[in-house]
Amino acid sequence: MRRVKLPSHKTKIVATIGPATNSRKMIKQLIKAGMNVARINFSHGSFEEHARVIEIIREEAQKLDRRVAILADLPGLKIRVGEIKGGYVELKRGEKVILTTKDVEGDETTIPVDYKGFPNLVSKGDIIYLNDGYIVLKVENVRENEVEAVVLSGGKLFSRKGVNIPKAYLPVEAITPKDFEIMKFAIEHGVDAIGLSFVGSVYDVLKAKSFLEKNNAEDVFVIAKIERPDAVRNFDEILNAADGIMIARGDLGVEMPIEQLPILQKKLIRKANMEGKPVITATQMLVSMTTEKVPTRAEVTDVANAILDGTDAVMLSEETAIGKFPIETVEMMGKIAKVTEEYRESFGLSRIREFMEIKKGTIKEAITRSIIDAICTIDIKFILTPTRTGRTARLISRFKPKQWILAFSTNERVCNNLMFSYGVYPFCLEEGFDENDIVRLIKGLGLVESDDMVLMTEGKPIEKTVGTNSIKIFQIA
Ligand SMILES: Nc1ncnc2c1ncn2[C@@H]1O[C@H](COP(=O)(O)OP(=O)(O)O)[C@@H](O)[C@H]1O
Ligand SMILES: C=C(OP(=O)(O)O)C(=O)O
Ligand SMILES: [K+]
Ligand SMILES: [Mg+2]
Repeated sequence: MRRVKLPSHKTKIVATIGPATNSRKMIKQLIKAGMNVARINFSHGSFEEHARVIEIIREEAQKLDRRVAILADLPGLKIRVGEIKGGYVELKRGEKVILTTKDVEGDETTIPVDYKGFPNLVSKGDIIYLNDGYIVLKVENVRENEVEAVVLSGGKLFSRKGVNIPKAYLPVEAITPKDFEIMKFAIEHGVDAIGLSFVGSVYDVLKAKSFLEKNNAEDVFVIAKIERPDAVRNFDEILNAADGIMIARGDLGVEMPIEQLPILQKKLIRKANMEGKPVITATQMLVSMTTEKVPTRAEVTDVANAILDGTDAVMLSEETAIGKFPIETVEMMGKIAKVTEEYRESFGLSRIREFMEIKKGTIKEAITRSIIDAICTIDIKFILTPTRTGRTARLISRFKPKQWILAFSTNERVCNNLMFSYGVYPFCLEEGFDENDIVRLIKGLGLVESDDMVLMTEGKPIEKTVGTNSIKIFQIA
C-alpha cells in the first residue's frame, strides 16, 4: 500500500537547474532533497538542453512519487553581455573597457553587449552595473557602436551576465519576440508556469495571459517578476492580473536603492498574502553556498526572515545552477524552513488580525477566513480542500496555518501549480470524487487515524452559488 510522508517543512523551495544540476543523477537528488519547483532560466542554455531537462524532471519526479512544478523563466528585455573567451574575464578597477554591440568574443579590453541600441541608452558619466551590481562601470565616451567605460569596481565577469543601467528608459516592450517563442516552446513541453521578467505594467501580464489563452494554455501560471521600479509602482494591478509574483531581488537591487529592499520585500509579500497569490522570494538567499559548504549567518537569517514575512517560496539561483554544493544548499534551506516555521504562529498573529480587518470579500474569502477561527478553537489535524482551480487552497494558504492543507483536484496542472503555495500538499484524483473518497484516501495513505479531527471545505452548488461555500469539521471513525 502506498504511504505518504509529508515534507518536514511547508515553505516551498524553487531551485534553478543549470550546468551543475542538469544531469539525471543531480535532478533526482534535488527532488529527494526537497525541490518543489524546478526553475529553468531561458536566458541561458539551449532549447535542446531545456527539453531534455524537462523530460528528466517529469520522469524522476514520477519515479520518486514526488510532485515538482516546472517554471520557465523568460529573459525579458534584460540586456546581457555576450560570450567571453574562456568563460570569463577579470575586470580591474581603474582599467578601461569597450562595450561593443558587435558580435565578437569578449576579452579584457572589449566586452560584447547583446542589444544594438545600447549606446543610445547611456551618456558620459552614467553608471553601468554588470552581474547584478557586482561590477560597476562609469561611461567615459559614447560612439556609434560602442561605449567606452572605466571600471569603478572590478571582479570576474562571466559570459551572458546581466547589464543594468538603472536610469535608462528602455524603449522596448517588456515581453520580446524571443519571449513569445520561448512561451510557445514552454507550452509545447508542458511547463506549469512562466516567469515574466521585467514586467512594467499590468499590460505586460495581460499580454502574456492572452498569448497563453490563444494557445490553449490558460492554466499555465504567470508569475510576474518584480524587478524594476515601474513594477513596484504598478504593483497592485500587476498582482491582481498575475497568478503569482516573484520578488526578483537581483535586478531590483540595482534598479532601486538597495537599502529599500528589506521593507519593500515585506510590503509586497503582505499584499500578495492578502490576495491569496503565491509569492517567491528570490536571489542571493544562500549565495555564498555557491562556493562554500556553510552559508553566512546573514543568509540563514535572510531565509528565515522571508518566511516570517509570509513568503510562500524561497528560491535558489546560481547556488543550484552553477554551485559546488547544490544538494547541500537545498537541504540547508529545508532545515532553516523547518525550524523557522515552528515559530511562525507567535510572529504571524498580527498578520491574521490584519486579515480580520478586511470588511469586504467573496464567499470563498469569508469561508476560508472562518477556518482560522475553527483551527484556533479545535485541535485540527488537517485542512482538506477539494479545489477546481486551486483558488480555495491558496486562500487558506494565505493564513499560513500550522496544519497541512491537503488539496484535491482533478487537474494535474492545478495540482502542480499548488506547489508554489505554502503548506499545500496536492492530490490529483479522478473526476467525480466525493468527500468519502477523500477520507478513504487519506486513511489509506496513513495520514489520519481513528479519532483525528479534520476540517473540510465544500462547494455543493446551491441556488445561484457554485464553488466553495461551507466548511465542516468531523472526527475520523
Ligand atoms: N541553463 C543554464 N546554463 C548555463 N548557465 C546557467 C543556466 N542557468 C543558470 N545558469 C548560470 O547561473 C547563474 C545564476 O542563475 P540566474 O540567477 O537564474 O541567472 P541570471 O541572473 O544570469 O539571470 C547565471 O548567471 C548563469 O551563469
Ligand atoms: C530572479 C531574478 O531574475 P534573473 O535571475 O532572471 O535575472 C532576479 O533578478 O532576482
Ligand atoms: K530570466
Ligand atoms: Mg532578474
